[in-house]
Amino acid sequence: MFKSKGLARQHQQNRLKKLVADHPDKKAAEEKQLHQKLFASSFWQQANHVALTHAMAFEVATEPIIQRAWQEGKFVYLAKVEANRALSFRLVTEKTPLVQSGKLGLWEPTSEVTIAKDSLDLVIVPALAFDFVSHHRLGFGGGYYDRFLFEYEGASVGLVLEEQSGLTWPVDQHDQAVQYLIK
Ligand SMILES: Nc1nc2c(c(=O)[nH]1)N(C=O)[C@@H](CNc1ccc(C(=O)N[C@@H](CCC(=O)O)C(=O)O)cc1)CN2
Ligand SMILES: Nc1ncnc2c1ncn2[C@@H]1O[C@H](COP(=O)(O)OP(=O)(O)OP(=O)(O)O)[C@@H](O)[C@H]1O
Repeated sequence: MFKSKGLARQHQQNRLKKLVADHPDKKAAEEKQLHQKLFASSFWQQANHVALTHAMAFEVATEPIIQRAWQEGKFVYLAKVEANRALSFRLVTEKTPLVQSGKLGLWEPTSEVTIAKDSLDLVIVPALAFDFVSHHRLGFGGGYYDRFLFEYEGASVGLVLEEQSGLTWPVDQHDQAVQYLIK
């Protein structure tokens, strides 16, 4: 059990960055399996409007998910950080340019078309770690997904690398659980 979320975050960032640097093939193989399980799930097959992030190198890759969604004729929305620590999800097509922004250098969509929370069918939620018992997630500390998932009624899923499981940290009252975890 980590004493604070901050310590757990630091530990996980180092662990995931080490995985990309030292064992990129292991990460890629795990990701491939996670993607296949996602594509086989009923909540993926039933989803028409899918929200996700453009992943950083040490996160679970989302590019193959985006490509697959387009192939299957789904609508894809990518996260953009807004004022007051809110998130919006903006429609992206093959033609939508992404721009790098913020301290973390996240790639975000330039499109102006946003989707309302209640119109999304599936949200693929990023995290540094997930807890398989409670389905809680450890994020980067912005609380973006806690705010978004509060009163969100569609499906939500986390894709969990071996290196993103097995730890525990203090849970706060505002922490929102993810509906499905794929490992
Ligand atoms: N790829 C990806 N995109 C994502 C997320 C994610 O986890 N992964 N998010 C998941 O929520 C949202 C962005 N979350 C963020 C969380 C914190 C900070 C941030 O700037 N935090 C510190 C500085 C970072 C640091 O050095 O520790 C700050 O506020 O000063 C920015 C974005 C939306 N997009
Ligand atoms: N619903 C909410 N309303 C207001 N503030 C919130 C809400 N949810 C979280 N916060 C605030 O956001 C901050 C970060 O929360 P937390 O550490 O749980 O982030 P996280 O889930 O790890 O990050 P992220 O979702 O951005 O990846 C906390 O200071 C918390 O008080």
